[in-house]
Amino acid sequence: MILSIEELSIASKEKNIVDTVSLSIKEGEWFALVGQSGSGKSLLSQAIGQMLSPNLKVTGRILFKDEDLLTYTQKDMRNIRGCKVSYIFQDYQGSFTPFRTIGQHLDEYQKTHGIKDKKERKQHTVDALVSVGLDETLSKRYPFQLSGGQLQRVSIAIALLLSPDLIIADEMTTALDSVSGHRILELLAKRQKETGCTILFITHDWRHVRRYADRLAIMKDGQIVEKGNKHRILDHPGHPYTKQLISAAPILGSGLRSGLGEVGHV
Ligand SMILES: Nc1ncnc2c1ncn2[C@@H]1O[C@H](COP(=O)(O)OP(=O)(O)OP(=O)(O)O)[C@@H](O)[C@H]1O
Repeated sequence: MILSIEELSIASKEKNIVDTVSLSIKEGEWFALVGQSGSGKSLLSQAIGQMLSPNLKVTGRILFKDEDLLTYTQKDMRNIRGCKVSYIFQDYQGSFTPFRTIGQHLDEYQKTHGIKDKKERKQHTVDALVSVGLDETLSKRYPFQLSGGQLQRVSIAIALLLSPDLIIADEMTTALDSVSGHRILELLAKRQKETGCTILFITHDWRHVRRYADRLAIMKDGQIVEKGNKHRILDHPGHPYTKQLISAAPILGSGLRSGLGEVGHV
């Protein structure tokens, strides 16, 4: 297992938001985390990178390659984030500084992670943009001069820049139209095949679960109610809440089984 979350709880002063959650993610798999809004999916993913607000208290263990990330200092975590574990967020606009070009973003990211040679950074920047299907000339543009789909491609390029082992994608296509979202996920799947990275994918969209996930977990009210292989869960959901979610997803509720061809994905 590349990541094992053991009895993780996240609490505010008022209440336990994530409640003794345990799950394991295998190296190289696409693991989906699905569930109700407010069930704690984003907080759980933020806990992995120690990115929670200071008002939240975390207990449990987050074993990444057998080391407990919760025991790491902020300095240790800065070396892990981006390098070994990287994030792609729904709010891609907020991930970019408006007055910096795309090239400067990629350059800065590499500098922060200790790549000193300017020529090497420039080459990495070109390679990274090309790897996500963008023309290298886009590096001279400012974020507002790119479409949402292009910016999310840049986010993928940045997330993969330092060859992380784990990518955490939190509702990364929500802000895109469905065609752009589909292209972005196809790109992520292609890059995963090429790099072998592991993906923790947070989504509300069962079409994406069906198309990309290997295994998944379903969260409700801060707890995991069911987890397992995609085909098992989609074809034979065990928990009433999973059944309810699946039957509410029109494309799955209509009786289409997990292994059959995609319909109306875009
Ligand atoms: N810093 C915080 N302090 C207190 N409560 C918080 C804090 N951050 C988030 N919450 C609450 O924790 C709960 C879980 O939030 P989280 O963002 O993890 O949900 P989610 O499952 O990702 O939802 P969605 O699918 O809508 O993004 C929510 O009720 C949210 O309001």
